[in-house]
Amino acid sequence: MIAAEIAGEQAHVDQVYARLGEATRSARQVASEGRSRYQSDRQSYVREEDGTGLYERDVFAFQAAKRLATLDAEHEGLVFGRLDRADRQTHYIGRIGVRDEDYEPLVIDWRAPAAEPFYRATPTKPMNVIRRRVLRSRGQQVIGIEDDLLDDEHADDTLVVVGEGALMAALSRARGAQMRDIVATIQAEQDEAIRAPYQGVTMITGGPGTGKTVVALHRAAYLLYSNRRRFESGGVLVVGPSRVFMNYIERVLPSLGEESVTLRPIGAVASDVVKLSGERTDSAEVAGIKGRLAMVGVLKRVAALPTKGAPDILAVTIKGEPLVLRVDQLNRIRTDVLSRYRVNQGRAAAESALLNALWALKPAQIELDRDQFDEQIGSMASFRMFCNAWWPYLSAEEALARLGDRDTLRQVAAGSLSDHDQQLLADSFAGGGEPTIADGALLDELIDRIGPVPQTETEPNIFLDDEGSQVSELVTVADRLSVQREVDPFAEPYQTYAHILLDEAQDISPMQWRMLRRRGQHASWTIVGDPAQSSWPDPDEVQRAIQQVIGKAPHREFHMSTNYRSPAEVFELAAKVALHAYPKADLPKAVRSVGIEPELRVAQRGDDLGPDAVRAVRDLLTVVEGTVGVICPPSLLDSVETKINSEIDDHDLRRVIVVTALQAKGLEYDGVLVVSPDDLVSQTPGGERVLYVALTRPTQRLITLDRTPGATWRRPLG
Ligand SMILES: Nc1ncnc2c1ncn2[C@@H]1O[C@H](COP(=O)(O)OP(=O)(O)OP(=O)(O)O)[C@@H](O)[C@H]1O
Repeated sequence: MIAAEIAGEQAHVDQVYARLGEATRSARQVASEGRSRYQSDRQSYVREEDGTGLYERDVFAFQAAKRLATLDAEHEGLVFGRLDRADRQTHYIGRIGVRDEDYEPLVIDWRAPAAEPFYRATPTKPMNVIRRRVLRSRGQQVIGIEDDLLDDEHADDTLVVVGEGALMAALSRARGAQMRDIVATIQAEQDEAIRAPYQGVTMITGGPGTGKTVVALHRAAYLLYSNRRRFESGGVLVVGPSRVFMNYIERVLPSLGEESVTLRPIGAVASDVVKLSGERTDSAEVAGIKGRLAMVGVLKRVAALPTKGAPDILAVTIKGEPLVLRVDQLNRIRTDVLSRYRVNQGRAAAESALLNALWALKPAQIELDRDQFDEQIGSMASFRMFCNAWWPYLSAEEALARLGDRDTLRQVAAGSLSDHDQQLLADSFAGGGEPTIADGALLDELIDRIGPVPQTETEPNIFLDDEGSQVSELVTVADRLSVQREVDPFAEPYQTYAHILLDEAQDISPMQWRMLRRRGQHASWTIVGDPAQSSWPDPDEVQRAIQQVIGKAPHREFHMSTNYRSPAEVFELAAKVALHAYPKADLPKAVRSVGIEPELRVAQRGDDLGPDAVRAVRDLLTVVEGTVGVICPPSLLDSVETKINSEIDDHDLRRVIVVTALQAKGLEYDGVLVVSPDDLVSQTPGGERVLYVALTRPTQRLITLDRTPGATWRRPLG
């Protein structure tokens, strides 16, 4: 019976692929026949959607075929769903929409309104659907069917129902290194968040494993589908906690046929204005200081400091008369210009303020009008050299590096940061090196404060050839000294977006929020998070920061209530830790049980966890098919990783990942070993909340490894 059903579905799937092949060929042919067909009487090009019926059809199918080409090779089938409706119509649902030659839909895009019942219909509210069918495919081959009967009253004998439910089948499958789309099994509460209107702020909350990330990514695809013009031209930015996380999720959008979304780890959001890899981390304590709002004042003051060793006197001679500006006057000019301009935008204003002050000193007997005076002084080498040294362009990196000097830091941070914090901060900058994740937001703040260093272009030196003595008077010394030309220092340097989708929002520092808001001044937002997983000392402070971002914007909240990742046995244990750490924790219900309790192991030798860690990894490798994550406290990461690398053979090692709990944020592994939970708790300000993150990573099996049987973290377990 199943074979006959599969064969029936295969016939339809074959028809879809055949149609796509045909459409691609015919659209290519149309294109190669020349552009004349696309032109209207007025010789202007017709927009695609205004074309003739024939052309429109071809374009439609051609676009579908083009999008098909971008779909992930590993995707689980272009056509994945079928609805049998009470009115006897059948709709097929797929990753993209495809129509036949008569413009009738062969497949409906999953994001189209007609596909909504596929995700929302239930037996109590069947939405005119009798049977919902999920097709499982490998490439173009249908290999399985899972049905839900939603309305048995209207079902008749011809409607066969097979399978045990697509969701459970999907959840039990082993996980690979990358997240997969869930387009065939989106659940009703998830679908509501995906299809929510784009305006204002959409919050997606819920505990670990409830699909917040994957739902947010489907929402990005939905926004592009439902408002392609707005979001493709305005841009959609997806921000996650780390580069590892971005690599983990990067296939989801292409598998839905969408490639035009920018993905950035939070540490590299500012890479549109400064050079950043977004990989280097600070200690949690230093990151905490760098993330605080107190840094706004510190940076403002450090940016306004004059350059060390800048000249404190300007002396020029005009027609034999010396004109001199001294330090007080220079400082007054500086303060006045800085009250009106950013440092890097104030250079021209500073020069004209200097000329004003010099003009005021000009003795009456010098007969020059103001234009002549400005021209003569402005082209003097001494004046230009003074300006370069007194008002140099300041880069954000130079300004930040000033904080590495303890005295400078004391000067700008007194009253804002404690001595202890100043010391930590100064030490972190004194070492140099590439910017850390937290530095990204500080550099961004500085650029906002001082403006970017104007890009410079070298002027073509047409007058400076060796033979050019006859034109030498055309080339002033100032020209020689300054062959650079400013390129609009007032243009906003930031890349802005029409929609920003932010994951793991509970870990975004107030300084990072400021950085994100610069890129989304007119954007709508999707904000995803769970305060119980926050790694900040005070998760409520972060919630307040989110409220500030929302401000008065219209906002809606969607709450995800089911944990699709953790086995019920594992989540029961994790939930006790969560409640102890954060009594307000939003605990989802785990849908899947594997019948195996987590194992709480104790090392044979508490001072060396390596051998037991290797043993636990071997055990996990034999019981799970997919990945094994080893989550370590920072102090043990290197030693455990070295031990595992040397003892586990290369073939198995490919399935093993050794990370800290913070690096594991948002990720999942089939088997997880949490090494020394007590150390993990004591080594991060998020404490037990970060342990909760670690304990909720496995999809199948969990082992914990303690130094002693009386480990503190176990107390809430009873
Ligand atoms: N409707 C669904 N069908 C199939 N799999 C799903 C569904 N919803 C979620 N999942 C799976 O559940 C797992 C957890 O999803 P996801 O990582 O998005 O959760 P999360 O809420 O962001 O978790 P965390 O807060 O722990 O980062 C993923 O493997 C995801 O593919």
